[in-house]
Amino acid sequence: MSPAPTTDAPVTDAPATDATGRLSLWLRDRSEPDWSAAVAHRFTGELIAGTVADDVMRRYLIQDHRFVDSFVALLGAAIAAADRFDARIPLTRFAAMVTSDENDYFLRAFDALGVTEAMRRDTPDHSATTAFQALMTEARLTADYPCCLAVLVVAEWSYLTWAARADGRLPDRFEHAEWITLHDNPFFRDFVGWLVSELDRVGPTLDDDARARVEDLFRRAVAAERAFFDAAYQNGRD
Ligand SMILES: Cc1ncc(CO)c(N)n1
Repeated sequence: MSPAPTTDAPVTDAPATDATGRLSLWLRDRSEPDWSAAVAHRFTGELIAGTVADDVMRRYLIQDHRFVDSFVALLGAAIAAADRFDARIPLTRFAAMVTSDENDYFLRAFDALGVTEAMRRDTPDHSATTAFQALMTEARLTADYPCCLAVLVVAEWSYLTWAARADGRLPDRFEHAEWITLHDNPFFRDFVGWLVSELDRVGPTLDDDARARVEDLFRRAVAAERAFFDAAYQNGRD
């Protein structure tokens, strides 16, 4: 894997004013104010402080486990659509991590928080979950590598950004602490660095229409991240 470029640059970085340099930075700027609202969301602050209310954590994890299902399918589409084997390898390794370590975390956290199989089954999808899943399905069905990357980059880069803000301070309970370390550890950092560099690699190959499609998916994904965190504080369907 190539060395990770700077992926945890502060959100106050000088704005990228055009799409001809690093596409990732340009897209991130274009997704404001949602990007900053997502990575500095109340949920992430409470997670780092270890003060997330249990019912908020339960709601978030039940919905997020469903997010992960669609996310893995999107990863599969990216693996299939990638233009070279060198790209399929890190994507596949990442899919393996999500379906092993990360899935184990969910199951242990459900147990610790008293989330039963019945609760998981009977809790309806929040509209934020449905919307995010629809967006991931849309990206997956394009079977277009840059479009798949756009949504994957948002999901992983935004999570690394908020998790890095813990800066080594971890809350006591594993339900909180491990959700942070799953999104800020050397493997994850390396993967996100590579993923962002992939978007930057394919960026210059896009014509205006293709770049517009990537931008549209990226911006809607950032808005979906923000809405997903908001949903954890809403005690109802939407
Ligand atoms: C909603 C959401 N976005 C991103 C991630 C990181 O994979 C996640 N687990 N959930």
